[in-house]
Amino acid sequence: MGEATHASGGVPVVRALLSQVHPVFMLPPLSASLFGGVFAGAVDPATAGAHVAALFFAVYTAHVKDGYVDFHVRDEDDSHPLSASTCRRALAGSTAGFLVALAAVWALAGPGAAALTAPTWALGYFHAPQLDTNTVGATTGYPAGIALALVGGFYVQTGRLTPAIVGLAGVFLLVLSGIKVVDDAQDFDYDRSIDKRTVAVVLGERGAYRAAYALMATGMVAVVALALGLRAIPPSAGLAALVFGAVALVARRAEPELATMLLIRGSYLFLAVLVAAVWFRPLG
Ligand SMILES: CC(C)=CCC/C(C)=C/CC/C(C)=C/COP(=O)(O)OP(=O)(O)O
Repeated sequence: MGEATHASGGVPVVRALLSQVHPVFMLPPLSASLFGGVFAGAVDPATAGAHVAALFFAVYTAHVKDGYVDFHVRDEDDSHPLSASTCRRALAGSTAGFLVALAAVWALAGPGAAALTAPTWALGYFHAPQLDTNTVGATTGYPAGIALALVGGFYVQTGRLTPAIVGLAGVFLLVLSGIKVVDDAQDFDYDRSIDKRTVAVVLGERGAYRAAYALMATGMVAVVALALGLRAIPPSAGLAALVFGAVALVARRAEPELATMLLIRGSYLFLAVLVAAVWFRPLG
C-alpha cells in the first residue's frame, strides 16, 4: 500500500478514499440510528436518511483523521493510502458533508435533533490525537458515538427522549466500552511502549479483563432490568442479554484477538435480538 500514499488520478484516489470506510466501525452507528427509529415506532425515511448520512460522515471523519495522525504525525503505521494533503482535503469534504446532513436533520427534525447529532462529528474529529491518548476518551469515544446514534435516531422521529431510549443507550455505552477495553488489550505491549494509556496499560491485562467483563455484565443486568421495569421495552428484550452473555462466556476463555472478534459479533447478535423483540413483541 506504500505507493498508494502518493495516489494520483481519479480512480486510485477514489479507491484510496474508499479504503477509509471501515464497515466494522461504520455499520454499528448506522444500525443504531435505524434501531432508534424502529424503537420510535414509525420511521420517516428522509429524516432517518439525513441522520444516517450525518453519522456516516462523522465516522468517516474519525477514520481519516486517525489514519492521518497515526501515519503522518505519529509515524506509528508502516503505510497509509492517503497523502497528507489528500487527508486534509478528505477531512474538509467529510466535514462539509456532515454539515449538509446536519442542516437537513435540523430542517426535518428541529434544533434538538441537530444538538444530539453535532457531537458525533466532534467525537470523530477529536478522536485522534486528543481523545485517544487518555484512558476515558480512548475507551468511551466510539461507544458514546453509538449511544448518541441511538438516541438521535429515536429523537429525529419523535422529537423527544424517553427513559427507555436513554436507558438502552446507557446499556450500549457500557457494553461497547467493555468490548473496547478487550480490544485495546490486544495492543498492550505496543500501547505501553508509546505510553498510550488504555485501560490495559493502566490496570494491567488481568485488571482490564476484569473491568471489561464488569462493564458488560452491568450492561446485561441493566437491559434485563429495563425489560422488566419499563413498558416501552418488551420483556423479550431480556433475551438479548442471554445471547450476549453466552458469547461473552466463550470469549472469556479466548485470547484478546479472538475474544474481540467474538464480542463484536456478540454485540451484533445483541442488537439483532433487541430489534426483533421491539419489532415483533413475541411476549407482548
Ligand atoms: C457516530 C460515532 C460512532 C462517532 C464516534 C466516531 C469515533 C470516535 C470513531 C472511532 C473510529 C476509530 C478511528 C477507531 C480506531 O480507534 P483506535 O484508536 O483504537 O485505533 P488505532 O489504534 O488503529 O488508532
